[in-house]
Amino acid sequence: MTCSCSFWARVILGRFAMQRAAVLVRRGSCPLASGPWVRSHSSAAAEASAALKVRPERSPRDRILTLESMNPQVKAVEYAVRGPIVLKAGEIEMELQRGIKKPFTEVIRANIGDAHAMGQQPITFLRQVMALCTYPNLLSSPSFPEDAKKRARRILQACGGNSLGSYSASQGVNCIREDVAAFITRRDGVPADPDNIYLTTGASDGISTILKLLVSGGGKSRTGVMIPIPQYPLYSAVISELDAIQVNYYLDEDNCWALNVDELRRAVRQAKDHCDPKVLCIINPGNPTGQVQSRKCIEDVIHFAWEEKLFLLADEVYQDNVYSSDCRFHSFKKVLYQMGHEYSSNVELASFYSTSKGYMGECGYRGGYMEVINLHPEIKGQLVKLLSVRLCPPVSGQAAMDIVVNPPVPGEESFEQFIREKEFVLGNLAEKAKLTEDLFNQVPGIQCNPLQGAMYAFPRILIPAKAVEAAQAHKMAPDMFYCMKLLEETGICVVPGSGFGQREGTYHFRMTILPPVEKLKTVLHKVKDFHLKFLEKYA
Ligand SMILES: Cc1ncc(COP(=O)(O)O)c(C=O)c1O
Repeated sequence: MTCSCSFWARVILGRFAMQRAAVLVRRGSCPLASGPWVRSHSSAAAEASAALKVRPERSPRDRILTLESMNPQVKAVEYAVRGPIVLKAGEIEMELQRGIKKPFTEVIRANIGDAHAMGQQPITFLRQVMALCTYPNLLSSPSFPEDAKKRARRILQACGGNSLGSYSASQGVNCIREDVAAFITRRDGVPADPDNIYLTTGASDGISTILKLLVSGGGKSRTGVMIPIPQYPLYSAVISELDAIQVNYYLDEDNCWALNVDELRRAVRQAKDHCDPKVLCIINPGNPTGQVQSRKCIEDVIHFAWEEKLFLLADEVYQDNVYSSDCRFHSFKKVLYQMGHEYSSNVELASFYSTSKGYMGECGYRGGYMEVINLHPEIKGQLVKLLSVRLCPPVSGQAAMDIVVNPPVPGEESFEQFIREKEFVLGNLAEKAKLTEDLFNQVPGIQCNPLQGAMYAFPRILIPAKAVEAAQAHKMAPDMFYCMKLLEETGICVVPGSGFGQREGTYHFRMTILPPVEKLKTVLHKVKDFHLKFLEKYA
């Protein structure tokens, strides 16, 4: 058996594939061991290992990086939204592709808030500006509206070298930070300073960066980070990674998942026994719980943070996604300033927004920003230093963020189409939120709070005692067992409530409302049929 791993093979396969090929050559199973690549086995192996300086393969026992030796903080990280259930969904999809028969023909990924993956069409204006920024030769094309060209020219001029392909300042492109500040000023009626704006790689990056700055101390002085339960698992994951102390405060399911300040007081009081509670995270509108906080509640939370000297993190990525007519989004920044100087000059706040959610759903661009209030000037220096280690957030994501905060205005050529598309998406989501709530609440053993905002339903499900026993026998959490069965029997992929946290003895799952209306109806009916059969089976 012979194999030639020549220059061209190296080019085609790339370095890592070549390393793999060299290993296979040594084992005598190289996939290139036929056709034009054929030469002598030993010369190929020698050439491959000389070219790549491949070290002899270590036995697993000798490996430096093992589950035992790896960073325990990373090992402790869990992220349910892409956890075991999603891996299983991937396996099932492969099986379907191989023609293996199932009681369904496709896997419906209702596990993650990715609107475009569920078929949502991009906002035309956003993509026109992105196309122009990406390929500036199009600026001379008559197919693009003048307002899109104007935005693109401005963004490009602000980018070093007139190209999205160059690095930007670590804090983000100046004119985009100015546009973000102008957007916040318009939104809140309170001035925003571009110097307080940091463009980020999605909101996730901003949240983990600021937490990195906040966590310190050891033993009882270790930083406690207060998070809602149920929470978006980015928070628990970053807390694990940083070896901070997670301090749970429970949202009130019986009261539409409201945030109750007495519960914050209980949580902080108990936490003080074993850590130093320093940070309070709020998700508004809530993920996975879909509640929209009242202005009064935000005021109470700010007052609590001021009293307890807590740094506030306001995750406002769903600020455009409010569906109930009796709810309105209020930013923490706005309420903070409306509460007067004592608060606005003292409470430390970081708030987050993103291109990923809202009506645009552009999560692939990884655009986001964070606004900081009352951050110590020396800490701002530390923050820029930390950001500069990673150079800058993607410049294309920054450009996408710019278009979100600087959309067409009345009188501009693209305005009407933009508003039509935006309202279509948000109207459609509102319809689906109501549909989901109504349908779930018709099913015995399922109870769903109103979906006031965000993109998810988080219904409470009855899991009979016999099913809990069956789950234990499979070493699974009961709601994981339920969701696995749902996936295996219907192809619908949702995330167990245990991945977000829930009160002991209660069970939930999170499902997005993103599939198109007719598909969503099918999904909801399938969940209903599955649930009734499940109750019957384990009665
Ligand atoms: C509450 C919340 N915060 C932050 C994020 C992260 O979003 P991004 O894509 O902007 O990183 C998500 C994503 O689903 C989210 O639901």
